[in-house]
Amino acid sequence: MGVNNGTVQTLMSDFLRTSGGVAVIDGGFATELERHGADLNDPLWSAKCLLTSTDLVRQVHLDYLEAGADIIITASYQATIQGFGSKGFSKEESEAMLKKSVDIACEARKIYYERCRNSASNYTSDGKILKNRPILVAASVGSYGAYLADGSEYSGDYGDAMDLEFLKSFHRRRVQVLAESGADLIAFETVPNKIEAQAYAELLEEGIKIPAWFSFNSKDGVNVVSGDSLIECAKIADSCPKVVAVGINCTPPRFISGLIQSIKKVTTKPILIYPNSGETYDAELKQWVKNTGVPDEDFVSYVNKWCEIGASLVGGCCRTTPNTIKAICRTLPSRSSYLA
Ligand code: MET
Ligand SMILES: [Zn+2]
Repeated sequence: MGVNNGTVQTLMSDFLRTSGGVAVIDGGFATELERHGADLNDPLWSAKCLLTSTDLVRQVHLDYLEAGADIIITASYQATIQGFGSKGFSKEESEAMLKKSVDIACEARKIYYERCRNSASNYTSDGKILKNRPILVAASVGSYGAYLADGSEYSGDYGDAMDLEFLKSFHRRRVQVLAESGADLIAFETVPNKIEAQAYAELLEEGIKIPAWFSFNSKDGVNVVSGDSLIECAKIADSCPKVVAVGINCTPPRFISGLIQSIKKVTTKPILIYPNSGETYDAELKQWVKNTGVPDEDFVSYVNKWCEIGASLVGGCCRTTPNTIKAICRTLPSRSSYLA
């Protein structure tokens, strides 16, 4: 693992201290697989590549490390035992696939460290960063809505009949397998509503041995996408001892400042931010469409402001690329000295 001697609760604060105060998360993962030609039009989305293109998955992790990311997020966002099951895989095979998503990210980290050792300088002539530094592997857990593959991770609407126990049993085994797989932490990403945050918080108390972050998404800059209060969602994360960072992902950049201000009101845990490019996802067309509202210029120009008001982990989500991550590293003053 990338950071030694830490306990579950101090993993993130230790990591941030050694990373110079602000750490960089990777960028869009599925986006990058697609840019390399992968066809993700499948209920498993990016996790389909765990079946068909493990070399590409490893390569994308490496590309993000070489762009300067300190935290890489596994390809398990839409990998579920239920989803693999509907493709005919047994429970054992499905669990092995979850474990494989973490193994591939750990392999990429190992290859990266070898490249750092063999490199005479921290920067290559073609702009890659090869600086030996602590790197965390975050095992991605996408929401139940992501498994449904109908865009409901952007509506957070699971219907009135949804209950907490259903969500806990949906995620339980997957979270257990990922927690035992060698990942440093679990990244609960794109959490669309309060009930799912509650389900995750309760699952973490069932003997899960690694820490986690909770990352919500918003489409109005005030609430999470379901309309539940972000403040209440962040409070759930705050009161869970295993949660080591709370924040926002896959949300247009223009909403981020306000959302950081809200989260700050209810937690002193590190705040993470990895917005999308500002386009919105059309679930029916299965494509991203440019937003017609307020333009989101290149969000890299906002990154220092977000850090000033309280973010300490920054990266990108859908439609961002290794170039976005490189640009984030260049714009953060603390990064230049850290990577020098
Ligand atoms: N880590 C995931 C990815 O970048 C998050 C997706 S959000 C819909 O593909
Ligand atoms: Zn995203």
